[in-house]
Amino acid sequence: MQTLTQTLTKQAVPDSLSQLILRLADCSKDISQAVRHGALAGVLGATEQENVQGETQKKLDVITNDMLKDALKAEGNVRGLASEEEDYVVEVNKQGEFLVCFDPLDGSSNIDINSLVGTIFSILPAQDGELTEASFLQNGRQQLTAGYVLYGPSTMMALTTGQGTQLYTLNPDTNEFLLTDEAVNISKDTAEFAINMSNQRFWEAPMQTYISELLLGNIGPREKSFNMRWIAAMVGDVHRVLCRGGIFMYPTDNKNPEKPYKLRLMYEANPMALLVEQAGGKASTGYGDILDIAPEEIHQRVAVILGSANEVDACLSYHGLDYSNEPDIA
Ligand SMILES: O=P(O)(O)OC[C@H]1O[C@](O)(COP(=O)(O)O)[C@@H](O)[C@@H]1O
Ligand SMILES: [Mg+2]
Ligand SMILES: [Mg+2]
Repeated sequence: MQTLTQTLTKQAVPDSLSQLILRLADCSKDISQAVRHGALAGVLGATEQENVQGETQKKLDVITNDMLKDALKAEGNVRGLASEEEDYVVEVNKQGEFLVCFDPLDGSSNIDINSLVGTIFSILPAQDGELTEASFLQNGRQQLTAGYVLYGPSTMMALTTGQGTQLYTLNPDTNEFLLTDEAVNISKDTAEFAINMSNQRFWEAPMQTYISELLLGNIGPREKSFNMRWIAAMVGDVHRVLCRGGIFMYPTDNKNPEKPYKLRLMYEANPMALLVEQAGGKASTGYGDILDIAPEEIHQRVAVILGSANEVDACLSYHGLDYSNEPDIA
């Protein structure tokens, strides 16, 4: 089986970018070890701190954030980084060619129940001049690389450098990522959806109608029965979509009018959208492609509807084709 290094060479990924990807991969191996030790290492539970988004940080959120920061500082070619767990963007190296955005530990509510968590990352080109938040505000199509590492029964990495989406599995005997799916292909159709149903009453009308028709199954207008899954870690739900198709949604809701969206654009939605598009799927907010959003701030949140192309289209058909209807509730 091909190693990650061999695949990047085969794809003719420039050396500097390959080095950075390999550095992130190495760091994820250390994170995998930290996660695996769980209660033995005293890393479960919450800290007394909140991040800039008002969320209580888990100990592992902080530990994994520090591990990634240290790895990227050691890399030498990173201009700056932005993380879910950092209030502001962090300058790393004035000569660096790349910007890295990451969610060091996605699904942190799963940590204490020994369930799926992962790391999500996105690499953007650095601009000349001073590093500011604006340096990062590039749309998702500018991403040079996007990926995640899933710390599950096996540790797996999904990666795209714009040449399809590949899956790698960490060989625990050699500590090497080996290519286990060289061209992920998300099935166009699916009978599986993922959404947090407890938010149903807070959704907009198109999503209410779409989901209620899925729930009617073969006796409803879709004339097909659907299954439902919810891992409560985007990284786990998107991984399932890459492996066997499906539609994953975290739509707009009015549960908390000040926070109509949950998922973060720069280090959750954008990297996942690129992985999904590169695997033949679609990724939308309901009113336009996620990858076309012009970001306004580093911790911006967006609605997410992604996965099997025909099912995403079916969902979008309930939203109407007139994108000017987009709700002004940001
Ligand atoms: O609490 P809910 O509604 O199940 O939300 C789950 C969602 O929140 C997230 O866990 C947010 O990520 P973090 O754990 O990095 O904050 C997503 O991964 C997941 O899809
Ligand atoms: Mg997350
Ligand atoms: Mg997180």
